[in-house]
Amino acid sequence: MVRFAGVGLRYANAARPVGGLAGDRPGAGEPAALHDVSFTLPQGSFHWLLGPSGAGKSSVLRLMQLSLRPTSGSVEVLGADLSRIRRRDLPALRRRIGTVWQDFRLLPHLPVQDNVALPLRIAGRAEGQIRADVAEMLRWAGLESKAGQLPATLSGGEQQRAALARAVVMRPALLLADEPTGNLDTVQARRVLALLHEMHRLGTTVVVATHAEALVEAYPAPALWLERGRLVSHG
Ligand SMILES: Nc1ncnc2c1ncn2[C@@H]1O[C@H](COP(=O)(O)OP(=O)(O)OP(=O)(O)O)[C@@H](O)[C@H]1O
Repeated sequence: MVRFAGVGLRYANAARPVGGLAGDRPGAGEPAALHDVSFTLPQGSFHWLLGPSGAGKSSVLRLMQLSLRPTSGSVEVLGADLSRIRRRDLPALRRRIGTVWQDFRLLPHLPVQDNVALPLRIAGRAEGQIRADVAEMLRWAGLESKAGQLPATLSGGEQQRAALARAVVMRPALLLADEPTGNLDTVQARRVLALLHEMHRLGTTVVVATHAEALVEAYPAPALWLERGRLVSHG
């Protein structure tokens, strides 16, 4: 479950990450990126996050991803209130959140299989388990034949599916996607969307920020619509 209550965000202040040092001053004079945003996303729901460029979609996702703190109001993610969470509890909470971005963000020097394995290695899983989980994720993403290749040798759609496999290999409860199909053609975009939907069907809470109206029409789901940092419709 994700709950925003009266959330405001000013970047000069919010540049202080969650778990950062206390005592930073609010960014007086900085225009607010979000104003009084309130909504609740039930566990297991799928939501589009829509709105024009600069409306605040990425900012909402960064708050959900625990990369930023709100300047005002409260953000609750998977049962944890960001203003109360202890720094030492953050890594465990972050492991329950998967994210994909428009630009994939795969590590270029690692083969696909090692990119997908990365969250498992960071979490200290046994190598035998890592091999099994990575093989399963690569099958799921249709990338078995690309396991040993470097990201640069994959198509954009394949790279995004590898990024998605990496994002879900820890079985996150919350999956966030920031314009995940922005660099893909229609066929590849639909393939990525189908995988996001499958995660939703498996019980993951999914939030997808996009400008791709055709995809939104193809996959009708509730939407959060932002304009100039305000939530103008939810439903
Ligand atoms: N790191 C930052 N520092 C200062 N201001 C920022 C930063 N990131 C975003 N902003 C500002 O916050 C506002 C919301 O930006 P955000 O990136 O959340 O919008 P968006 O809806 O995701 O836009 P787009 O669709 O173009 O990605 C904008 O006015 C933007 O200029």
